Amino acid sequence: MKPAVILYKKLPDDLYARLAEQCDVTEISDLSPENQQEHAAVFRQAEGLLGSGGKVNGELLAKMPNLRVCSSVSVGYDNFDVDALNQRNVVLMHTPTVLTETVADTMMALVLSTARRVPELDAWVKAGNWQKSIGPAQFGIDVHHKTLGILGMGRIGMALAQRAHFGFGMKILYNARREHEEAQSRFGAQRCELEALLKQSDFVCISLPLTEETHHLIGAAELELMKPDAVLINAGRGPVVDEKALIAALQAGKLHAAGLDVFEQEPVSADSPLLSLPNVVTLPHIGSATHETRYGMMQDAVENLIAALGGSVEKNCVNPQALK
Ligand SMILES: NC(=O)C1=CN([C@@H]2O[C@H](COP(=O)(O)OP(=O)(O)OC[C@H]3O[C@@H](n4cnc5c(N)ncnc54)[C@H](OP(=O)(O)O)[C@@H]3O)[C@@H](O)[C@H]2O)C=CC1
Ligand SMILES: O=CC(=O)O
Repeated sequence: MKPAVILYKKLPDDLYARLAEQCDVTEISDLSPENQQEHAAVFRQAEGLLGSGGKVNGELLAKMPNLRVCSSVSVGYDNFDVDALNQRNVVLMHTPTVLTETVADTMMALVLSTARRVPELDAWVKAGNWQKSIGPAQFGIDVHHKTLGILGMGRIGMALAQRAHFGFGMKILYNARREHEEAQSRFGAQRCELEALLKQSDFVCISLPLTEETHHLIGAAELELMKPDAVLINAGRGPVVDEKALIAALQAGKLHAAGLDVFEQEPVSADSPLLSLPNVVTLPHIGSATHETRYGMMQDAVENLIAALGGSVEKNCVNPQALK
């Protein structure tokens, strides 16, 4: 008998067919309490869960006594209670690697668009304001040969460093819990304490996971340490930055700009002051959102689920020790 699986993300037809070949699939729109109630019998039976977004915690696990594998269409897994999964011997699969280069491209796009004020000046031209040669009021700041500080020198941090170092001649600083020798040998990257990185960097780029340690890692005191013409880029998770403190710093003119792909609350509220600050570039959490990469993530998630249900967790598993 095929294992029962709940799918809470729309898949392309070919990937759905691949999943259905191996599993007995029930498709739902999301993990909302309404869906949990309406499909309670399916939740009770399911051995696998595949999708993205929504909280997977002890409360949900209690409704899924047969669950063995969660497969997330994301690399970040802060929405999963990994301790609860471990206690229940449920393995968690995710999609690192396939999205790394695309997310680094997004971060570089935020670096360039904040520094050179691309969205702001695009809107200015389209509003008919370009009547004569532009002056200092429309100038930006250079990117090339500046200092880029990376918080979280993992897969995405490394791919960003590669672009910044080889493409833009930038000096690379990073803060991480351990030494990354490859970053030193390939990009001459220097590991430094958070305080030193914030004081020295022209661009501070966050590619950190959200954990208890990284929650509000960047608050008022940290923003105060940054150079007055520095730029903060966050493509890790919104709550790594204290958004109220960031808004206050931007409103007080303490930073050149901010580029944000992630927010404390997503979707960001329409009345957030961040949306009316001209020097803030906002994106709707699109780090990995290209056709090619999103397809690759879904394909990996399907294969990860099939492999893990079959007992194989060599690749892309967050907690292989949970496998009984
Ligand atoms: N905006 C978007 O669409 C996307 C966002 N993301 C986010 O990016 C994150 C990173 O992804 P990825 O690079 O693949 O993950 P990795 O695990 O490869 O990298 C994360 C890095 O952060 C370091 N780190 C963790 N905690 C701390 C800490 N307290 N202080 C300093 N460094 C720390 C890690 O360990 P160490 O310190 O040992 O080096 C590691 O080097 C994801 O978890 C996700 O939240 C990912 C994809 C898309
Ligand atoms: O935010 C996206 C992810 O893959 O994590």
